[in-house]
Amino acid sequence: MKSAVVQLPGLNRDRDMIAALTKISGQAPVTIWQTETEIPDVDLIVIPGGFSYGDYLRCGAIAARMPVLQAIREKAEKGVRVMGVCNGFQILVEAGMLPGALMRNTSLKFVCREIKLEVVNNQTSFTAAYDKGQIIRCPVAHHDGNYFADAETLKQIEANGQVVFRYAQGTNPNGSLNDIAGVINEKGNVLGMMPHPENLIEAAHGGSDGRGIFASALDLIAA
Ligand SMILES: NC(=O)CC[C@H](N)C(=O)O
Repeated sequence: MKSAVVQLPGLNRDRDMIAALTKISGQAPVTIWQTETEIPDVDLIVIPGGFSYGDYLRCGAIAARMPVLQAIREKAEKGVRVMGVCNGFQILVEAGMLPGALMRNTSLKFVCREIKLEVVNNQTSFTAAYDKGQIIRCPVAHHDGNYFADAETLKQIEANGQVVFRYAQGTNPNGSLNDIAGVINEKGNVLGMMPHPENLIEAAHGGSDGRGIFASALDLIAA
């Protein structure tokens, strides 16, 4: 499978994401710049983390209005897999491609530490490598990761299995409703998550619990 990584001014996890995809798939992803309106033919588009456009206005708000996001939306509508990590998640929410909103952490502090994630739904293209209910380690680094959705939306996404990851008990770093750490769209091809699986894929990182997300999204899991 071919993948692409979006690069925008202010993003800073693009190199980590490129390294993770290259190591896991054996093939370097193509990169996509903010002004691009023609996305190359790929199976997976990843929007990495960072501080796009300096987090001005709201995290992800400016990026969501760039031409490249419209092009990504069109690809997603055709079924291409799209994954947003941290700022990438915020961008997908701002673009209306995922439900809810990401607000300031309840601590009002930037939180950078390892948390534990529960794989709530393993029946997705991004989580097939895991068992349902499996607890994995994953680092977080953000100040606006507090997931919010109105009561009706929350009920719907919970009932539809769109809550893919939850912070495991006692590790919610930001006050997210229902401990939500990652959600998927109704169609099942757009995933957003606040934690950074690209930073836990090999022994040099101290573990490889994040690897399964990329292996799943790239269809590298043996059936
Ligand atoms: N690591 C990130 O992607 C950070 C996202 C965003 N700038 C925040 O702090 O919430």
